Amino acid sequence: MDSAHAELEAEQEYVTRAYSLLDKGLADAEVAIQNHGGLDRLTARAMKRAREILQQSRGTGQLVAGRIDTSDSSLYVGRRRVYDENRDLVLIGWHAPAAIPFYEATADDPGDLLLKRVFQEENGTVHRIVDEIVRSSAHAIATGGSGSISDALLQELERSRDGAMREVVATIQAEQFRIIRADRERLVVVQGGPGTGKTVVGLHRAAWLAFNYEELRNEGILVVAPSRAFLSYAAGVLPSLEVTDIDQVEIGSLYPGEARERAIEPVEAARVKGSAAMSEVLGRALERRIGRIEDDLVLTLGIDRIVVPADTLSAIVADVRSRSLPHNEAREVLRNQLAARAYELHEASQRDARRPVRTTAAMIRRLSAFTNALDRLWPTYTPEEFLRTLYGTQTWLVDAAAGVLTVDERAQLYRRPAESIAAEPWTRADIHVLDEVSHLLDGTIARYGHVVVDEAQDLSPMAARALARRCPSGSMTVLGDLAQATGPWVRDRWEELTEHLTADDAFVADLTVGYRVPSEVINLAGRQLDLISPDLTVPASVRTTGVQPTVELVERDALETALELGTNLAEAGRKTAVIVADHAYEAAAGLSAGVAGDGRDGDFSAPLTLLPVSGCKGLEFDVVVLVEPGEIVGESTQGHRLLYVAMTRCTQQLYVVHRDRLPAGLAHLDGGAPSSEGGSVTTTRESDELDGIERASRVADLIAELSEEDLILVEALVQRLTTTRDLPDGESR
Ligand SMILES: Nc1ncnc2c1ncn2[C@@H]1O[C@H](COP(=O)(O)OP(=O)(O)OP(=O)(O)O)[C@@H](O)[C@H]1O
Repeated sequence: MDSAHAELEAEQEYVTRAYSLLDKGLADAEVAIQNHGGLDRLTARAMKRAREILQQSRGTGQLVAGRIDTSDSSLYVGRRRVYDENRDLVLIGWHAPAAIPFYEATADDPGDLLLKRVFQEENGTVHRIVDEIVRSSAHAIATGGSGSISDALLQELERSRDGAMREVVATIQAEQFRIIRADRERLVVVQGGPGTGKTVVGLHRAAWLAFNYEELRNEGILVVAPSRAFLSYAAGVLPSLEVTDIDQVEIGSLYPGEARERAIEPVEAARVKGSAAMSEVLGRALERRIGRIEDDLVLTLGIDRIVVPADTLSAIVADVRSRSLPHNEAREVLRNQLAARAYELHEASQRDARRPVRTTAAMIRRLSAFTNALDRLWPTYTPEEFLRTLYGTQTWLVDAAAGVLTVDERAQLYRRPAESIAAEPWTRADIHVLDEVSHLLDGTIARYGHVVVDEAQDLSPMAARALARRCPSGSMTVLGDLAQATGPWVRDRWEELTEHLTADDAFVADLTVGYRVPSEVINLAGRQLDLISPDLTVPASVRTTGVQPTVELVERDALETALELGTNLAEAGRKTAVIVADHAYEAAAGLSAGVAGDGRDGDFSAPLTLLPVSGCKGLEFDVVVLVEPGEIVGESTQGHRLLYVAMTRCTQQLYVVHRDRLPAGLAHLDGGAPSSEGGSVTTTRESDELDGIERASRVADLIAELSEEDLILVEALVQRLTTTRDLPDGESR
């Protein structure tokens, strides 16, 4: 306990009372639910759900965030509302308008606040109190209160990670809070470097919107995560904020059909499938399959025949087409119109021939000749059948892609129609294509009033379209970092993505302060950023640890050393991840079975987790042990971006273990001589200011990256510069 604060005991009492009122309120509500007699099935289900919500909303961690005093009120702000026996508020929710000053007032601009007090409390025990704004000096002297925002925040950031993201209601920063409650009508892009709190902002914004806008609650809010692992890491935050009815889904599971991502494909194919042009190809492909009329439609009824002439068929099809309905709905309209017309023709001809009418429109619809004709005119497909057939039918593909894709692009889609095509696993890009096909066919889809999407820098235009379909209002929160794009889609500007999400202008908000990564590590990672995009700068870290990243050169297998190191760190109580190149993952998983959790599945319960580099985005650990960064850089065209992401996952310390040469950006640390024990440790000497030697080593890094052709160019350039320098004074070039 922080005995320095004179009011700690009184505040502890207040917090204890808030907890017991909350527990009593929840217990009463549960009894009321249990005693609710005579339930039909629907009500019983609703009651069960209500009970689940109640149980989750107790939450763990911190309930009381702090307190704000003005001259005429004193309000306690909490993760959720708590009432006393008289229904008076003991805690206001952090999302209430009255709580805004708690987040936006500062010591320099306190507004009406006389006191802003932040608590560090866990499960009912107040560990520390920080008075960030104290305007009555008498009060300050009486309480001994002093401190700054960073005190409360820094303490929170120092906390050891446990593999799950937590709410940060007590320490949300003003720049974050302004985004959390930004205009809900617009599409808001939150751009920020690693660890600047984008996920935190996105999740708290979802909760804030749900609390403050009933219509959004009714329309629904959807949070989209980039992977299963990420989903399981962040999924607990919203329930602990008292919102349990926001849908959270991994982007690959948006597609409502059965297909799931099971394979990875070459970047070239993913780029074609993910491009906006693909939607045009699909629309045209479907269009080409309908309304093919070769002949009159002839239906036989015993001795009578019904003939629907080809031009009548064309007129009906043209009418149905003009209604722009989803494919399957249009087929139903066609089916009814066609049967009705066939019946009219039958009735007229029977009347003329003075013969009895032998059928009805309903009976005509059931004739197999009618159904066969309908299938030719307007075929039915499942999305999977449609896409497999399209990929496997050269002529159809050529027709649909003409003028939209180049021949090479089209070739990326074509699969030889061998038997195996039916068994070929779907890729992530296929899943988004299937979603579009499903929409073209059915047009039914779950829609939401607001969508929050994380790690959005990696979205393809087709994935963006899948999200836009689910959010017709365009009210979205898009979180990401252009520098962390590691897939087929790398962009310089957010507009290149947002144009597929909304027709309106997007608002781009920047987060510039880094909360996760200590300055020692972010400075080293900054060398990767220089290689990715020299125009971007790393976030300004709020923390230094005094511990430089450690690079260990080993003679034996780097993975074995890394696992040993990881195990020791984990045993010492530090949540640790060992990150390896993707291609090395399977072998590493075999070696680490029983020692480390499989991070791909979102299993972060073990103290040590093994992760492939492509699966670590968005996650964080106390310590990261990076294995063979050269392999990470070498296995992908986005290697430096992947390395940048991997290097920025730790809150405390970064280790690099390698036997092979270090890649650019780390090559200046490639000097450690291996010892007979298997390794020696080279500690980096990063400083904010690059001295001359370091700058020279960066040039060396860049030269190491050059291809032979580029080298020749550079040599020519250098030669030219030296000769130019030798020119006699006054002589022009
Ligand atoms: N206001 C805050 N108070 C306490 N902790 C915070 C705050 N903002 C961010 N953090 C912490 O900083 C860490 C990084 O936050 P977050 O994961 O949201 O960053 P990010 O920008 O999404 O990172 P990345 O680019 O790696 O996905 C998390 O542990 C988060 O809880």
